[in-house]
Amino acid sequence: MSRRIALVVNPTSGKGRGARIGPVVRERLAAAGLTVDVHTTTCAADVGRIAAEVVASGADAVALVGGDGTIHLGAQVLANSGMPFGVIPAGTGNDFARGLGVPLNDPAAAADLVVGGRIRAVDLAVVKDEFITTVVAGGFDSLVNRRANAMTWPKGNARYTLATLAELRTFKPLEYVVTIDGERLETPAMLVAVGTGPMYGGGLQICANAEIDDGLLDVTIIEPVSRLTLLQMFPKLSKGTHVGHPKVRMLRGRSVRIESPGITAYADGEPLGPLPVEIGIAPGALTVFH
Ligand SMILES: Nc1ncnc2c1ncn2[C@@H]1O[C@H](COP(=O)(O)OP(=O)(O)OP(=O)(O)O)[C@@H](O)[C@H]1O
Repeated sequence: MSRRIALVVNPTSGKGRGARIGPVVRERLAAAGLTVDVHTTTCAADVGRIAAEVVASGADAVALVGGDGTIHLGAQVLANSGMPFGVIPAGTGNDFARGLGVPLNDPAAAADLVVGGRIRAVDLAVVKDEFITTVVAGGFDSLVNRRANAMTWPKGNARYTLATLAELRTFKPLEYVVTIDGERLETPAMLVAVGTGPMYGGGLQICANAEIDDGLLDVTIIEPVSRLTLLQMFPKLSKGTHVGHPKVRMLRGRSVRIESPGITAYADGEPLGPLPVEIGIAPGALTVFH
Protein backbone atom coordinates (compact mmCIF):
# COMPACT_ATOMS: atom_id res chain seq x y z
CA MET A 1 0.00 0.00 0.00
CA SER A 2 1.35 3.45 -0.85
CA ARG A 3 2.18 5.94 1.90
CA ARG A 4 -0.59 8.46 2.51
CA ILE A 5 0.64 12.04 2.90
CA ALA A 6 -1.43 15.05 3.94
CA LEU A 7 -0.13 18.15 2.16
CA VAL A 8 -1.19 21.26 4.07
CA VAL A 9 -0.69 24.42 2.04
CA ASN A 10 -0.76 27.98 3.40
CA PRO A 11 -1.35 29.85 0.14
CA THR A 12 -0.54 33.22 1.76
CA SER A 13 2.98 32.27 2.90
CA GLY A 14 5.74 34.26 1.26
CA LYS A 15 3.20 36.67 -0.25
CA GLY A 16 1.63 33.94 -2.37
CA ARG A 17 4.62 31.63 -2.82
CA GLY A 18 2.74 28.94 -0.89
CA ALA A 19 -0.04 28.97 -3.50
CA ARG A 20 2.49 28.77 -6.33
CA ILE A 21 4.56 25.89 -5.05
CA GLY A 22 1.73 23.76 -3.57
CA PRO A 23 0.93 22.09 -6.94
CA VAL A 24 4.64 21.50 -7.67
CA VAL A 25 5.00 19.61 -4.41
CA ARG A 26 1.77 17.66 -4.88
CA GLU A 27 2.91 16.48 -8.31
CA ARG A 28 6.34 15.50 -7.06
CA LEU A 29 4.91 13.45 -4.18
CA ALA A 30 2.31 11.80 -6.42
CA ALA A 31 4.91 11.03 -9.11
CA ALA A 32 6.92 9.20 -6.45
CA GLY A 33 3.89 6.97 -5.80
CA LEU A 34 2.59 8.60 -2.62
CA THR A 35 -1.12 9.12 -2.08
CA VAL A 36 -1.51 12.87 -1.48
CA ASP A 37 -4.43 14.60 0.23
CA VAL A 38 -4.18 18.35 -0.29
CA HIS A 39 -5.59 20.71 2.34
CA THR A 40 -5.46 24.45 1.64
CA THR A 41 -5.78 26.72 4.67
CA THR A 42 -8.08 29.73 4.58
CA CYS A 43 -7.01 31.26 7.90
CA ALA A 44 -4.37 30.81 10.57
CA ALA A 45 -6.65 28.65 12.73
CA ASP A 46 -6.99 26.16 9.87
CA VAL A 47 -3.37 25.04 10.22
CA GLY A 48 -3.85 23.54 13.68
CA ARG A 49 -7.36 22.28 12.98
CA ILE A 50 -6.30 20.47 9.81
CA ALA A 51 -3.12 19.13 11.43
CA ALA A 52 -5.23 17.67 14.26
CA GLU A 53 -7.58 16.03 11.75
CA VAL A 54 -4.62 14.59 9.87
CA VAL A 55 -3.08 13.15 13.05
CA ALA A 56 -6.45 11.61 13.97
CA SER A 57 -6.90 10.23 10.42
CA GLY A 58 -3.95 7.90 10.71
CA ALA A 59 -2.11 9.36 7.70
CA ASP A 60 1.50 8.24 7.42
CA ALA A 61 2.94 11.75 7.38
CA VAL A 62 2.18 15.41 6.92
CA ALA A 63 3.97 18.04 4.86
CA LEU A 64 3.47 21.75 5.46
CA VAL A 65 3.93 24.30 2.70
CA GLY A 66 4.57 27.55 4.51
CA GLY A 67 6.90 29.78 6.45
CA ASP A 68 7.86 29.91 10.10
CA GLY A 69 4.45 31.22 11.14
CA THR A 70 2.73 28.21 9.57
CA ILE A 71 5.23 25.78 11.04
CA HIS A 72 4.73 27.35 14.45
CA LEU A 73 0.98 26.74 14.17
CA GLY A 74 1.43 23.19 12.91
CA ALA A 75 4.01 22.33 15.56
CA GLN A 76 1.49 23.05 18.33
CA VAL A 77 -0.42 19.95 17.18
CA LEU A 78 2.35 17.81 15.70
CA ALA A 79 4.64 18.05 18.74
CA ASN A 80 4.74 14.74 20.59
CA SER A 81 2.28 13.21 18.09
CA GLY A 82 4.99 11.03 16.57
CA MET A 83 3.72 11.91 13.10
CA PRO A 84 6.59 12.60 10.69
CA PHE A 85 6.52 16.13 9.41
CA GLY A 86 7.92 17.51 6.17
CA VAL A 87 8.78 21.18 5.75
CA ILE A 88 8.35 22.75 2.34
CA PRO A 89 9.70 26.30 2.74
CA ALA A 90 7.38 28.93 1.27
CA GLY A 91 7.76 31.84 3.67
CA THR A 92 9.91 34.92 3.74
CA GLY A 93 12.09 33.83 6.66
CA ASN A 94 12.05 30.00 6.63
CA ASP A 95 14.39 29.86 9.61
CA PHE A 96 13.20 26.45 10.81
CA ALA A 97 13.84 24.99 7.35
CA ARG A 98 17.27 26.67 7.25
CA GLY A 99 18.18 25.15 10.61
CA LEU A 100 17.21 21.71 9.33
CA GLY A 101 19.06 22.13 6.04
CA VAL A 102 15.94 21.75 3.86
CA PRO A 103 16.46 23.27 0.37
CA LEU A 104 14.89 26.74 0.42
CA ASN A 105 14.33 27.49 -3.25
CA ASP A 106 13.68 24.06 -4.66
CA PRO A 107 10.24 22.81 -3.56
CA ALA A 108 10.66 19.54 -5.50
CA ALA A 109 13.90 18.83 -3.64
CA ALA A 110 12.18 19.63 -0.33
CA ALA A 111 9.39 17.21 -1.33
CA ASP A 112 12.00 14.57 -2.09
CA LEU A 113 12.99 14.57 1.58
CA VAL A 114 9.44 13.45 2.38
CA VAL A 115 9.65 10.80 -0.34
CA GLY A 116 13.02 9.62 0.99
CA GLY A 117 11.44 9.02 4.39
CA ARG A 118 14.57 9.74 6.47
CA ILE A 119 13.45 11.15 9.82
CA ARG A 120 15.00 12.68 12.91
CA ALA A 121 13.60 14.00 16.16
CA VAL A 122 14.29 17.66 16.93
CA ASP A 123 13.87 19.73 20.09
CA LEU A 124 11.30 22.46 20.59
CA ALA A 125 11.41 25.30 23.07
CA VAL A 126 8.33 25.68 25.26
CA VAL A 127 6.87 28.81 26.85
CA LYS A 128 3.87 28.05 29.05
CA ASP A 129 2.13 25.52 26.79
CA GLU A 130 3.32 26.98 23.52
CA PHE A 131 5.95 25.26 21.39
CA ILE A 132 8.57 27.37 19.63
CA THR A 133 10.45 25.99 16.66
CA THR A 134 13.27 28.52 16.24
CA VAL A 135 14.32 31.37 18.55
CA VAL A 136 12.79 33.58 21.23
CA ALA A 137 13.93 37.18 20.73
CA GLY A 138 13.81 39.58 23.66
CA GLY A 139 15.46 42.98 23.17
CA PHE A 140 16.68 45.04 20.25
CA ASP A 141 15.84 42.12 17.97
CA SER A 142 12.22 41.92 19.11
CA LEU A 143 11.83 45.66 18.43
CA VAL A 144 13.22 45.06 14.92
CA ASN A 145 10.86 42.10 14.48
CA ARG A 146 7.87 44.20 15.53
CA ARG A 147 8.81 47.01 13.15
CA ALA A 148 9.53 44.63 10.24
CA ASN A 149 6.16 42.87 10.72
CA ALA A 150 4.39 46.24 10.47
CA MET A 151 6.12 47.13 7.19
CA THR A 152 4.46 46.29 3.89
CA TRP A 153 7.53 47.13 1.83
CA PRO A 154 10.05 45.82 0.84
CA LYS A 155 8.91 42.20 0.43
CA GLY A 156 11.85 40.04 1.52
CA ASN A 157 14.58 40.20 4.11
CA ALA A 158 15.43 43.83 3.25
CA ARG A 159 12.56 44.70 5.60
CA TYR A 160 14.70 43.51 8.52
CA THR A 161 17.62 45.67 7.38
CA LEU A 162 15.47 48.79 7.16
CA ALA A 163 13.78 48.01 10.49
CA THR A 164 17.22 47.50 12.10
CA LEU A 165 18.42 50.89 10.88
CA ALA A 166 15.25 52.59 12.12
CA GLU A 167 15.40 51.00 15.59
CA LEU A 168 19.12 51.75 15.94
CA ARG A 169 18.46 55.47 15.89
CA THR A 170 16.90 55.48 19.35
CA PHE A 171 17.91 52.18 20.96
CA LYS A 172 19.66 52.14 24.35
CA PRO A 173 20.97 49.05 26.18
CA LEU A 174 18.45 47.31 28.43
CA GLU A 175 18.81 45.94 31.96
CA TYR A 176 18.29 42.17 32.14
CA VAL A 177 18.03 39.43 34.66
CA VAL A 178 18.71 36.13 32.89
CA THR A 179 18.34 32.95 34.92
CA ILE A 180 19.75 29.78 33.35
CA ASP A 181 19.09 26.50 35.18
CA GLY A 182 18.60 28.48 38.38
CA GLU A 183 21.74 30.58 37.99
CA ARG A 184 20.96 34.27 38.00
CA LEU A 185 22.83 36.74 35.86
CA GLU A 186 22.22 40.50 36.01
CA THR A 187 23.53 42.31 33.00
CA PRO A 188 22.85 45.21 30.68
CA ALA A 189 22.52 43.99 27.09
CA MET A 190 21.33 44.87 23.60
CA LEU A 191 19.44 41.61 23.36
CA VAL A 192 19.00 38.16 24.80
CA ALA A 193 17.95 35.42 22.39
CA VAL A 194 17.14 31.81 23.23
CA GLY A 195 16.79 29.05 20.65
CA THR A 196 16.74 25.37 19.95
CA GLY A 197 17.83 26.11 16.38
CA PRO A 198 20.40 28.65 15.22
CA MET A 199 18.39 31.17 13.23
CA TYR A 200 15.83 33.93 13.11
CA GLY A 201 15.13 36.95 10.90
CA GLY A 202 15.65 35.06 7.65
CA GLY A 203 19.05 33.46 8.20
CA LEU A 204 20.62 35.41 11.06
CA GLN A 205 22.53 32.80 13.06
CA ILE A 206 21.99 34.43 16.43
CA CYS A 207 22.42 31.10 18.26
CA ALA A 208 25.03 29.89 15.77
CA ASN A 209 26.17 26.88 17.78
CA ALA A 210 22.69 25.55 18.51
CA GLU A 211 22.19 21.86 17.80
CA ILE A 212 18.53 21.14 17.18
CA ASP A 213 18.65 17.76 18.89
CA ASP A 214 20.95 18.22 21.90
CA GLY A 215 18.15 18.70 24.44
CA LEU A 216 19.49 22.15 25.33
CA LEU A 217 18.53 25.77 24.80
CA ASP A 218 21.22 28.06 23.42
CA VAL A 219 21.31 31.55 24.93
CA THR A 220 23.00 34.47 23.17
CA ILE A 221 23.54 37.73 25.05
CA ILE A 222 24.88 40.71 23.15
CA GLU A 223 26.32 43.01 25.80
CA PRO A 224 26.25 46.80 25.35
CA VAL A 225 28.08 47.93 22.22
CA SER A 226 28.01 51.16 20.21
CA ARG A 227 25.36 51.56 17.54
CA LEU A 228 28.04 51.23 14.90
CA THR A 229 29.33 47.98 16.38
CA LEU A 230 25.80 46.56 16.57
CA LEU A 231 25.21 47.55 12.95
CA GLN A 232 28.47 45.91 11.93
CA MET A 233 27.45 42.79 13.82
CA PHE A 234 24.33 42.15 11.73
CA PRO A 235 26.11 41.02 8.54
CA LYS A 236 28.28 38.83 10.77
CA LEU A 237 25.15 37.17 12.12
CA SER A 238 24.36 35.93 8.60
CA LYS A 239 27.67 34.04 8.53
CA GLY A 240 27.85 33.20 12.23
CA THR A 241 31.13 35.08 12.50
CA HIS A 242 29.95 37.07 15.53
CA VAL A 243 30.85 33.98 17.59
CA GLY A 244 33.89 34.82 19.68
CA HIS A 245 33.22 38.58 19.66
CA PRO A 246 34.13 39.84 23.16
CA LYS A 247 30.64 41.32 23.68
CA VAL A 248 28.77 38.19 22.57
CA ARG A 249 28.14 35.65 25.32
CA MET A 250 26.84 32.21 24.45
CA LEU A 251 25.47 29.94 27.14
CA ARG A 252 23.36 26.78 27.35
CA GLY A 253 20.76 25.34 29.65
CA ARG A 254 17.51 23.48 30.04
CA SER A 255 15.49 26.35 31.45
CA VAL A 256 15.91 30.05 30.84
CA ARG A 257 14.05 33.00 32.31
CA ILE A 258 14.48 36.42 30.71
CA GLU A 259 13.40 39.58 32.52
CA SER A 260 13.63 43.14 31.24
CA PRO A 261 11.02 45.84 31.80
CA GLY A 262 8.93 47.05 28.87
CA ILE A 263 10.08 44.48 26.29
CA THR A 264 7.82 42.13 24.36
CA ALA A 265 9.33 38.80 23.39
CA TYR A 266 8.95 37.49 19.84
CA ALA A 267 9.08 33.83 18.89
CA ASP A 268 9.10 32.29 15.41
CA GLY A 269 8.74 35.85 14.13
CA GLU A 270 5.49 36.63 15.96
CA PRO A 271 4.78 38.34 19.31
CA LEU A 272 4.95 35.95 22.26
CA GLY A 273 4.15 38.30 25.13
CA PRO A 274 5.79 40.75 27.50
CA LEU A 275 8.90 39.75 29.45
CA PRO A 276 9.49 38.02 31.77
CA VAL A 277 9.24 34.71 29.94
CA GLU A 278 10.29 31.27 31.16
CA ILE A 279 11.55 29.02 28.42
CA GLY A 280 11.83 25.28 28.76
CA ILE A 281 12.71 22.51 26.35
CA ALA A 282 10.78 19.59 24.89
CA PRO A 283 13.58 17.27 23.74
CA GLY A 284 12.95 15.47 20.47
CA ALA A 285 9.32 16.61 20.40
CA LEU A 286 9.03 16.99 16.64
CA THR A 287 9.77 14.25 14.11
CA VAL A 288 10.92 15.76 10.83
CA PHE A 289 12.03 14.55 7.40
CA HIS A 290 15.55 15.61 6.51
N1 LIG B 1 -4.95 31.17 4.59
C1 LIG B 1 -4.11 31.18 5.63
N2 LIG B 1 -3.68 30.02 6.13
C2 LIG B 1 -2.79 29.98 7.13
N3 LIG B 1 -2.25 31.07 7.72
C3 LIG B 1 -2.68 32.27 7.27
C4 LIG B 1 -3.59 32.37 6.22
N4 LIG B 1 -3.80 33.67 6.00
C5 LIG B 1 -3.00 34.35 6.85
N5 LIG B 1 -2.34 33.50 7.64
C6 LIG B 1 -1.33 33.95 8.59
O1 LIG B 1 -0.14 34.07 7.83
C7 LIG B 1 0.96 33.99 8.71
C8 LIG B 1 2.22 33.95 7.90
O2 LIG B 1 2.42 32.74 7.31
P1 LIG B 1 3.90 32.18 7.16
O3 LIG B 1 4.66 32.42 8.38
O4 LIG B 1 3.78 30.80 6.69
O5 LIG B 1 4.49 33.02 5.98
P2 LIG B 1 5.55 34.16 6.00
O6 LIG B 1 5.24 35.16 7.07
O7 LIG B 1 5.64 34.63 4.60
O8 LIG B 1 6.89 33.37 6.34
P3 LIG B 1 7.98 33.49 7.52
O9 LIG B 1 7.24 33.36 8.82
O10 LIG B 1 8.93 32.36 7.26
O11 LIG B 1 8.60 34.83 7.34
C9 LIG B 1 0.57 32.82 9.56
O12 LIG B 1 1.23 32.82 10.80
C10 LIG B 1 -0.94 33.03 9.76
O13 LIG B 1 -1.18 33.75 10.95
